Amino acid sequence: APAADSCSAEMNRARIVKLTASLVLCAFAVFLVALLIRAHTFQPGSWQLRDCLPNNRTLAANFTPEERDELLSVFKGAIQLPTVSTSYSELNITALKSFTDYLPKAFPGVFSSDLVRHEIIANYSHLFTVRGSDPGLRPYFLTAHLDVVPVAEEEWDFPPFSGEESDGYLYGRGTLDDKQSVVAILQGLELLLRRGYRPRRSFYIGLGHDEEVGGYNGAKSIAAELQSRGVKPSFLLDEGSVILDGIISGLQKSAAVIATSEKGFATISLSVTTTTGHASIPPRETSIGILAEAVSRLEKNPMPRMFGRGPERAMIEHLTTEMTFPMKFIMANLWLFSSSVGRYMEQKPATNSLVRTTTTVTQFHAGIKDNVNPPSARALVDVRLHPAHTLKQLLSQIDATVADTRVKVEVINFSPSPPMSSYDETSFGYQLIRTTVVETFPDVAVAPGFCIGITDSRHYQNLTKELYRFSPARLNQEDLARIHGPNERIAVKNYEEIVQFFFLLIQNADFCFLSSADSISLDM
Ligand SMILES: N[C@@H](Cc1ccccc1)C(=O)O
Ligand SMILES: CCCCCC(=O)O
Ligand SMILES: [Zn+2]
Ligand SMILES: [Zn+2]
Repeated sequence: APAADSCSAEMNRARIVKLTASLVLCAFAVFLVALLIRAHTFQPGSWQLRDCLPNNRTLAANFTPEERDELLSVFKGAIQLPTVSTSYSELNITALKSFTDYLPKAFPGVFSSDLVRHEIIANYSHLFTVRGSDPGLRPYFLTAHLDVVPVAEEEWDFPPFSGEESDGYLYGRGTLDDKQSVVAILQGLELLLRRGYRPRRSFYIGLGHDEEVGGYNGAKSIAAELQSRGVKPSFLLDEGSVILDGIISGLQKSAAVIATSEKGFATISLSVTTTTGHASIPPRETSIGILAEAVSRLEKNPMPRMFGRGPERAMIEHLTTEMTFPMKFIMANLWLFSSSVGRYMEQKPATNSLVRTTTTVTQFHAGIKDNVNPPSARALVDVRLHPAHTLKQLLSQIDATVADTRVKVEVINFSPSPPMSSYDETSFGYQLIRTTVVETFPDVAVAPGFCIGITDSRHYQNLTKELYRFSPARLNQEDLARIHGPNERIAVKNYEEIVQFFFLLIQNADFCFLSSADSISLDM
């Protein structure tokens, strides 16, 4: 009997295990089907339901062959002026002055129009006020910067300020960052005025001369000037994001990412002070050795992944509908997969910058002589904070990673990530830019996102909260390294498209309305 009892108990146990296993499998299958249905039916929020409706605009962006030659040579002329910013106090003043002299020659229609007022701000920046015929429409603000970063000439295939053309590309420092915007904005206006077009909505054009060293004289002065005049633009469009070709895996189209925010920025100093002495009697550890180890720990221990906690979530949600499986399945279920997506994206430097705060040790100064023990060592760390990462969290993370009280940690400067701008159906600026992107580039998907670089737009937060960072330059993975790097270049065709973009944007701003089932409302 006991044997029979134990046998039936065994059978019961086996039956329970089998039942549990099939229940778990069943639940898992249902769960999987639910994920698949969500992926298949996933629609981002209602923000895409309404469109800007351009109406009775008369001018299509068709330029004559002569105009296309002209706009290219005007752009080349701007590239050939080496407006390099090296540091706050090291600017190429000669080139900045030449740039000022160049503008009226390049854009005679703009400078002779009675609709346009040109002012020089902070010696080398420029502010254009374009008066619209309908003062009831709120103005907007287009901005860009005319300065560029230095070059390592030996790394270039063509001289970086030559404006050489090769294989349909124009090579030069500033072709992507950011002279393409500076020249295309003015060129778009020039071609409109030449056709007798009169803008209805006033707008401002601000061209900063020191963005690459913080914009503390250029953009900051333009912002102060506009604020003193009580100017409240409905939105601002600056550089900062682009059209990404093939960079986001699983995406069937190129993605025009309109950045509604940008990372925060900090310069952190790490320093160690010891004493000098004869190098023949070295201490066990010098200030250089102590700091080098701390820096190495910082490099080997990246900041925590924060993917999905900032504006990048909206970007992915907007792009999910354009993705192929399995990416579509994963991105439509970020609530479940965000940490694995973060692990996937951190593999490439460009997408890693979207996932976390990045720290780059950019300078290391130490030692006074080859036979003297180094009295101090100092490293500067360029930090780009993820929008969801606070300075307080960053500093405690750095302290924990450096983990050496001999290393002094100081914040040299800090600029927080600006609040996210709107991108829903009530967002005039976003919808205007999105509509113009789709008109100029019918093949691209559009999404909000954030800029991994820091832009002049942060100086204009007192004028408007609606700050958008986007230039319609088409970049693939390889092109990202050209920004601030060697062989910066833009396809001639793409530059023409950027002129078309601004040519259309100015008109759309005049004739574009936010529509909804119930009413047409004029953006005031
Ligand atoms: N815009 C440049 C230069 C810059 C850095 C930091 C602050 C302001 C400007 C960058 O993002 O690197
Ligand atoms: C294209 C991104 C630009 C970021 C700001 C700058 O480097 O000018
Ligand atoms: Zn720039
Ligand atoms: Zn730059």
